[in-house]
Amino acid sequence: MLSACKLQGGYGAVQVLFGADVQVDEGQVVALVGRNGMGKTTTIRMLTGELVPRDGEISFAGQSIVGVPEFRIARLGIGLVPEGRQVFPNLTVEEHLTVAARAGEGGRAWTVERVLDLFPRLGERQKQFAKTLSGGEQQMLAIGRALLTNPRLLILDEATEGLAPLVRREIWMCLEAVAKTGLSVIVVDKNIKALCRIAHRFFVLSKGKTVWTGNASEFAEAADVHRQYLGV
Ligand SMILES: Nc1ncnc2c1ncn2[C@@H]1O[C@H](COP(=O)(O)OP(=O)(O)OP(=O)(O)O)[C@@H](O)[C@H]1O
Repeated sequence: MLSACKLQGGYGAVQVLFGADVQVDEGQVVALVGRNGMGKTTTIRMLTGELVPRDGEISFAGQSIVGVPEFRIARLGIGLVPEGRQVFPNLTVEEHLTVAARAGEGGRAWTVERVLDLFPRLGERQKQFAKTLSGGEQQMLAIGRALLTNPRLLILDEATEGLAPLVRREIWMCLEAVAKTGLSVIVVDKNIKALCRIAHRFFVLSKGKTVWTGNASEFAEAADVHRQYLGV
């Protein structure tokens, strides 16, 4: 459903990507991994239209999306949970969710009610401003907001970064539940163990290039890949 091939580009004169590839099939969970600064977020920015690649191709749901504006790509069905959450401090939980809710390409499978079932803590805090939520709750809100756009593909960039271990576990359990609904997902994270539980396929980035790809069991056994490209 999404295929990005040989992406090149970066920020102005600074080239960051030198041949990044990612492919996601319908209903598949794909993990994009690599050390800090290897170009994971930059790749995501190209998939969502925030950055336009200098070279390479991205097709989504049968059409090229290179050069398509960000809001149109969102409408086509790519939902993003950005790095750093980026919730609006002075909007309440309820406001975030009702503003985001729309029937996407995949129909209205995700409703506010269903998101609150997934994250009961948000239900208890509906009238609170986002700035008063804990980091974990803000992350839940960012995920809930993205789900409510009813995307065909959900992209999560470092969804568990900077969270306490217990909250992290809670978020991973919710992501597992979301993955089981058959939604296509790209997840960027450093927690290899947790990724191995939910991802079907892995793409490893090093210095802006995809250097390895394989399914979850191949990845779990590729100790040399872990050592060389992930430092674990
Ligand atoms: N807005 C920007 N302007 C210029 N350079 C940038 C910008 N954002 C990122 N970079 C640079 O691009 C390179 C890749 O960054 P990117 O955020 O894509 O890496 P990453 O793999 O997501 O890393 P991390 O795990 O640390 O988030 C880094 O060298 C970074 O400094």
